[in-house]
Amino acid sequence: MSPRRPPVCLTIAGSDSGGGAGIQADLKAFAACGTHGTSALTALTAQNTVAVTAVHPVPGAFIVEQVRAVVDDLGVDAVKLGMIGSPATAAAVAEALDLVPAGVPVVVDPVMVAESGARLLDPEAHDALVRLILPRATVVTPNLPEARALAGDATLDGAELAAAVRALGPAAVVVTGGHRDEATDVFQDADGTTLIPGPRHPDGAAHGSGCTHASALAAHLAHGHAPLEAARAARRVAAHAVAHGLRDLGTGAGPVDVLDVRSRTAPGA
Ligand SMILES: Nc1ncnc2c1ncn2[C@@H]1O[C@H](COP(=O)(O)OP(=O)(O)O)[C@@H](O)[C@H]1O
Ligand SMILES: Cc1ncc(COP(=O)(O)OP(=O)(O)O)c(N)n1
Repeated sequence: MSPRRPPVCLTIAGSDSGGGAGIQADLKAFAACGTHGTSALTALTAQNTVAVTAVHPVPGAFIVEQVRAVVDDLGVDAVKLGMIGSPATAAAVAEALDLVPAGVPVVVDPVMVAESGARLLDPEAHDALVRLILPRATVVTPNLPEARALAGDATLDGAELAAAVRALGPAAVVVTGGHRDEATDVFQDADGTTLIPGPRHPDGAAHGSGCTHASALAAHLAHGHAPLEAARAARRVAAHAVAHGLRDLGTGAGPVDVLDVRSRTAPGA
C-alpha cells in the first residue's frame, strides 16, 4: 500500500535570510504539522536577528508564475500569505490567488513590522492590502499593533478590535497575543468571539512566531480542521516554537524553533 498523499500548503511570503521568519519559518511549520510546503517568494530580505538591511522585491509576474507552477502540478490544500511589501506586490498576489481553486482556505498574516523594528509594508501598500487581500482571507492573523493599524483605532482591544478587523472582509480573525502580558489569542468568526489562552514563555525566542502561527493554522485547515480548532492548534504550535526558540543565536531577538533542533541529531550520527 502506498503512503497517503500529505496535504500541500503554499506560502506566498518573503524570505528572511536569518531563517527566523518568512518562508523559512513557514516551511518548517508546514513540515512540523505534517504537510508538504511549497513557496512563492514575494521579496528577499537581507535580515538577521537585529535588523533588515535590504529588501529586494520579486517582480509581480514572477510571483504569479511561481504560484502557477506549484498549483498546476502539486495542487494546494491551504495558502498562507505573509510579507506583501508594496502595492505592486499586493496586486500580483491578488492575481496569483485567482489561480488557487475556489474553496481552498487562505490564511493572511498582515505583516507590517519585523520584531527588529524594520517596516515590511510600505505605508502606501496598506490600502491595497485591505482592498485586494483581506476580503479573500479565510482567517487573518494580525498581532495587536497590526490589528489596531488595520482597524484605524489604536485604543481598541478584545472582541471590539477583532470585529473591526473582521468588518474588512475576512471570514475569521485571530488577533495574536504575543504583544499582551497574557499571550492570549482572540479568535472571532460569525459565531462569536473565543479567547485562546495558553502559557507565556518569557525566556524563549519569538522572532518568527507570527509566521509560525499563521502557517500552523493553514496546515491544520489543510488537514480539514475547522478555523477555531486550527487557531487553537496554531497557538500551541507557536508557543512551543517560542519556548524552544534559539535565543543564543545572533545578538538580537532569536529565531523561534518549531522543530526543536537541539533535541535532534544528524541522521547517521
Ligand atoms: N512569549 C510567548 N509565549 C507563548 N506564546 C507566544 C509568545 N509570544 C508569542 N506567542 C504566540 O505566538 C503566536 C504569534 O504571536 P505574536 O507574537 O503576537 O505575533 P507576531 O510575531 O506577528 O508579533 C500567537 O499564538 C501568540 O500567542
Ligand atoms: C520576510 C519576513 N516576513 C515576515 C516577518 C515578520 O515575521 P513575524 O513572524 O511577525 O516575526 P517577527 O519578525 O515579528 O518576530 C519578517 N521579519 N520577515
